[in-house]
Amino acid sequence: MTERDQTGRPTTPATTTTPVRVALLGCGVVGTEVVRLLTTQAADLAARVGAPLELVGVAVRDVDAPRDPVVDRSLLTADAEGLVARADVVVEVVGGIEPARSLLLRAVEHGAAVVTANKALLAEDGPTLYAAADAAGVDLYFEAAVAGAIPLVRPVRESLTGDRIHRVLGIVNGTTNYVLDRMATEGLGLAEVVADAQALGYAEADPTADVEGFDAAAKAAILASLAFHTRVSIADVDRQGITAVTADDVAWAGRTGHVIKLLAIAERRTGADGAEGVQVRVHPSLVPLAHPLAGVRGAFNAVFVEAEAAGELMFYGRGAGGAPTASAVLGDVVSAARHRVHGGRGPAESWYADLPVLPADAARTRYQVRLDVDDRPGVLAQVSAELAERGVSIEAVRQSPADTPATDDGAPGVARLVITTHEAPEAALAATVAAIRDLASVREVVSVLRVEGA
Ligand SMILES: NC(=O)C1=CN([C@@H]2O[C@H](COP(=O)(O)OP(=O)(O)OC[C@H]3O[C@@H](n4cnc5c(N)ncnc54)[C@H](O)[C@@H]3O)[C@@H](O)[C@H]2O)C=CC1
Ligand SMILES: N[C@@H](CC=O)C(=O)O
Ligand code: NA
Repeated sequence: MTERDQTGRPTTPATTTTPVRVALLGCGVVGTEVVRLLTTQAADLAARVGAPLELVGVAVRDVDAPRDPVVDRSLLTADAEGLVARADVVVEVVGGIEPARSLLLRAVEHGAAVVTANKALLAEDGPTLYAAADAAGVDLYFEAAVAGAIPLVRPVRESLTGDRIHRVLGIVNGTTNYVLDRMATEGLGLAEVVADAQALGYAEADPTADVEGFDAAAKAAILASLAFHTRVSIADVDRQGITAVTADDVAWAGRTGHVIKLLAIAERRTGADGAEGVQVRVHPSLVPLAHPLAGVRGAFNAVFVEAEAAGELMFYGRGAGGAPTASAVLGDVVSAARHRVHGGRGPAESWYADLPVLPADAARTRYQVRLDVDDRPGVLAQVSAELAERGVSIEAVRQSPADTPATDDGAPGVARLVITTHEAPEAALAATVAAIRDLASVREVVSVLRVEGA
């Protein structure tokens, strides 16, 4: 007969009573939720691993700081270096480059498997961590580093490794999605909404990493490395954040049937020399309202992966927040701990394809250009001529009624033109915008946004 615990759930005895020792580095938003899951799910985790998971210490900066009661204060230590030397699995949720990198390297030197949520570190210096883990024969897992709770690293790294990925495209930063969503639905300004994202535990310690697109760029670099078996670092990513997105941009997006999303895109492209390469970019984009990405609200993330045989796959879920991120961390902890108990190893770094990383102007996409022009005959023809000269084809033009009327002394009024192009090379579009800006009849190029997902 199946044995049950006091809650009535079946109990599966662990295959060994020797615990797998887990050390936690950092006990902030994510770390606290990792402790909660380790504590509340202990019996299930032991059954899944085949041995109990014992939290042997929690390294913090300030042992006297107030903490959630779920954290056993007797486990707190300021000696992170000492802690990693007495663990089988080290979980790093401190963030930043140092001391996280040194601590993880020290952990693998001691033969511990490592689990990290630190996308900034992986995108800056992942190969050093991979090499150290490989030399020590230990696991390096990082599901939480990309798109929070959503299983995405594992599918790209393992499930799709028999296929050929062409493109990865999606929303990978919860904070900016939350901010853009509230700007669109409540007409709020960026700064006040960022403060709310911080309070909800979505933002990075320095939210500049979110709003300037560094966090999304780090995740894009990690995804590109995995998808294309090529080393891509954050420095390779063409990055633009959301700080230049105005309330006017958000309102116009709605008027033209779009919503603005910060997208990360990593794709195979043909370079100027005709050889295949990888292009990775992060930027605010206009997404048609009918597209599934337009319906991704709040701090949720969604990522499309396009692969040769699998076709299009969509991954959706909570991309930020303590508990969702802890879910991804614990999945990795169980995998690493299982290997401790039963043997085996997770995947190592794979960069055999070593594709060239192409510059930003290798990208091709559609654009929406908004400009204020003199409201008189012939201006649209002048603007169209500049586009045509550089091979940028127009998909649609919309002219709003002049909101600054002509004056009695003969000065023309101002009209707003909204031009949507067909797919065009980035370099051609940039040259066209520069030329349009120089036209005497053009008062201002108000905004240039890429259109994705049409
Ligand atoms: N919050 C989120 O939604 C997500 C966070 N992440 C990543 O998880 C990591 C942690 O993020 P959060 O928990 O949100 O940050 P947090 O700022 O809330 O927590 C980090 C903790 O580490 C502590 N710390 C700093 N230096 C330390 C040191 N030398 N030794 C020990 N502790 C130290 C800090 O005092 C703080 O309590 C970061 O790498 C972040 O990018 C990943 C996915 C989602
Ligand atoms: N700051 C990040 C946290 C998760 O990675 C985000 O907002 O997505
Ligand atoms: Na994830």
